[in-house]
Amino acid sequence: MAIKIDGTALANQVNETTLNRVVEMSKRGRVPGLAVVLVGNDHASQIYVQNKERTAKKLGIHSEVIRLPESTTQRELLDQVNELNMAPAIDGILVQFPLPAHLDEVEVTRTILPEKDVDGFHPDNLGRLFEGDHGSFPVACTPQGIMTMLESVKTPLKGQNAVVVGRSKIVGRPMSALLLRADATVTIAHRYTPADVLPVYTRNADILIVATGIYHLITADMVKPGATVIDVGMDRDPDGKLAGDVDYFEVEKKVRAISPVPGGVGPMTIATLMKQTVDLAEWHEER
Ligand SMILES: Nc1nc(=O)c2c([nH]1)NC[C@@H]1CN(c3ccc(C(=O)N[C@@H](CCC(=O)O)C(=O)O)cc3)C=[N+]21
Repeated sequence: MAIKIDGTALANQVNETTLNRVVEMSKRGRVPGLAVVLVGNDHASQIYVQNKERTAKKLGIHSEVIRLPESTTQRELLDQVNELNMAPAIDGILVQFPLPAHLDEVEVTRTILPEKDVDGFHPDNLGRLFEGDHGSFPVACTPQGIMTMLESVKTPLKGQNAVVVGRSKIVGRPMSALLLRADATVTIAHRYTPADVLPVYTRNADILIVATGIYHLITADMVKPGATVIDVGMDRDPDGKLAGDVDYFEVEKKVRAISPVPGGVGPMTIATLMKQTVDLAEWHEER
């Protein structure tokens, strides 16, 4: 039987350390601040943002959720971001993606100050990651949380074959940069990888990260025996229940370690967001 990588338990551990840092900071008279901007009424986004708000409260992090209507213009959104850039109580800014189609995510990403870019999506931060820089700067929370999950089960990365399925701005691309920085041999498969070729790559993966949004795309015949598998999917099964991109119960029989959905990557994304908010608050404290 495979090791189950319990994201909820690991997130609780990470949050405990974050809480201790918040307590220490409060003794110095400072509270870390996180602003989450949510545009429109996307149902999944509402749930994620609620989870973020709840965790921030639990850890003593000041959090503001700014809910803007679907009809918000690009100008109004940029003005809102600029206001948060200048707000001394705010250490981290997160604009929830996806934005409604009439808004430009790239321009929004570039408007957030790199030193408040808790998501690590700004080109300055993403560029440093691709440079192989090991210094302290924010890194996309989901991929960073996955690195912590891989570490928690002592997954060797150096010289190992890592395959990332999906090339999104928020998961696949930064994920591949982190694995490359950790000296893995990295392959990125995506929507234009022919369906009959995809298994050729995935069967070669010592580490398989799947972030496609396609329910049960990865079946047992597609994985290497003994692999470590991380499922980033937030899909619905035929009964409408939350499930992942990996057929967990079949794949689980073949691999060394695997993360479930729910209770895997999701809680670790939030724990990493909280940790990085405190990282930024400590950085701002020193200025
Ligand atoms: N700028 C930006 N930064 C993000 O970090 C970001 C984003 N946009 N857009 C969407 C994705 C997705 N994401 C999740 C957060 C928590 C759960 C989570 O809490 N999942 C729970 C279950 C949630 C449920 O019950 O539906 C779990 O997996 O156990 C999932 C997904 C953050 N994202």
